[in-house]
Amino acid sequence: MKIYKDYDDLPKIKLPLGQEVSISDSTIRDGAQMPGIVMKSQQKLQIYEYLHRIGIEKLESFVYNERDRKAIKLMMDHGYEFPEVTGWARANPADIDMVLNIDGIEETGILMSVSDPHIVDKMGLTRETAEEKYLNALQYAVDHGLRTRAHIEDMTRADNYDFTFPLIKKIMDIDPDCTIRICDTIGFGIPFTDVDEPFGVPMITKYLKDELNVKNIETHCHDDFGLAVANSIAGYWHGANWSNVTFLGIGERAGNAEMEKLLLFLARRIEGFDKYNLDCLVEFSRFMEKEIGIRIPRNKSVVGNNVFAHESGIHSAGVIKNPFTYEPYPPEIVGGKRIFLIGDSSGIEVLRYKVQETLNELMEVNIEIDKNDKRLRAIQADIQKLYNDEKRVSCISDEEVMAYVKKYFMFNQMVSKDMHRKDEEENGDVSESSDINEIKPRMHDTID
Ligand SMILES: CC(=O)SCCNC(=O)CCNC(=O)[C@H](O)C(C)(C)COP(=O)(O)OP(=O)(O)OC[C@H]1O[C@@H](n2cnc3c(N)ncnc32)[C@H](O)[C@@H]1OP(=O)(O)O
Ligand SMILES: O=C(O)CCC(=O)C(=O)O
Repeated sequence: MKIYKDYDDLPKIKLPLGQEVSISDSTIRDGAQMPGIVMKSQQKLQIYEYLHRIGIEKLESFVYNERDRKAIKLMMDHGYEFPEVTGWARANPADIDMVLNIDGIEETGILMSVSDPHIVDKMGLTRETAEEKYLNALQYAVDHGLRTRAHIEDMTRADNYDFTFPLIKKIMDIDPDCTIRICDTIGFGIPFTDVDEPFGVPMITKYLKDELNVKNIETHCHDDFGLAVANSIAGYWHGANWSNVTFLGIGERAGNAEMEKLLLFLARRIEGFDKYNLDCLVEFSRFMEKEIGIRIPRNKSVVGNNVFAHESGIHSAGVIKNPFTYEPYPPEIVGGKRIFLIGDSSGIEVLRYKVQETLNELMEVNIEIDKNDKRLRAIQADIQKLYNDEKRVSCISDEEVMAYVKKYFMFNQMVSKDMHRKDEEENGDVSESSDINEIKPRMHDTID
């Protein structure tokens, strides 16, 4: 019999092929393409710093304008071993020259669009002329000493057997080390094994690995159908060794696979992934929110405000006794913090906990409040009334809890202390009790 009572009791699963996998980042490239987002070079540098703290192996940047190049210089000047700063180019020598003009860049991605709307409508080419353009650009990059990545754009909507796979075979002939990036550009990829190309990410990955002997396979998945992270993991599952993602999933339209989800999955669910440091993820997300202007939904996995917030009666009563009941991993792992909130789904235990905590803080004492304490029940009744009136639509703030505590516990204590002092003056009694439970609440009569 297996008993899972602690995080460490839960088994981790193995990547079936056991390959080393890495993460490359596109936050300052695809992420920065998000409409309305303008990243300054100093902000890109700060993002780079966070990526370094996490241990992300690689990032990519455009090189088209002064701002791009300034950011690259700032990053390079740091001299960090990782993330490696790599370039990004369209499939033409002019773009590749721009990458070559930057000191220190040793690898570039090259955009090779493979679906027919991209080839014909976007670029005005035929399959034949597109292929020629892509292979020429690749050869140019190789001839100039760059490591290469072929970004196979819109591969999940392309005619792969007849066009893309033969193209990739020729790419391998030119550069057997070229990383093939499976771009799920519009999010059409499907993570299930029995789905054939163009949609099946497992099938495409296996084909590249087994039939075309591609050594370096990377996924770049968009989230239009909400499957970006699942597709990235599917890539790893079937032989990809890279996943290209963005922090918070920012990027074009619905964005990209979220780095933080992938990191959490690797670190907490898969065997042997201690290489990433997750404890700055919440801090990184606050930076993105404050400095870059990305609004993070409360319920966003890993970094949302609600990820370790407990309001409902059954959940919070469980977590107070043992966080393992309703928390998937300890908050500290990602630099988060557990909080308890009082709201319309709360029960008495979480209220007792909050009131006790507030009271102890205010009074600098360490007193246990009983669930049946009538003052506590009075607070509960007041709160229930607020919600029953159907006007209140938010949680009870900590300030309000404090006000309730003052009203039902401390005000009464002060009254009681005043009375006690009067007794002292009148009777010469100098003893003073510090036990809050001895204080008789004025509300008793009204509660019963
Ligand atoms: C799916 C993606 O995320 S792809 C990346 C998208 N990101 C960006 O576009 C941001 C960076 N882009 C830029 O700064 C600019 O678009 C530049 C510098 C690349 C080009 O600027 P411009 O010369 O003004 O061209 P413009 O942006 O109007 O059009 C894009 C050009 O790229 C071409 N292009 C598109 N895909 C490819 C490709 N795989 N290989 C080569 N050229 C391509 C288009 O055909 C078009 O050229 P055309 O007008 O001659 O047909
Ligand atoms: O550079 C790439 O990853 C390809 C372009 C892209 O961003 C995409 O296909 O979504």
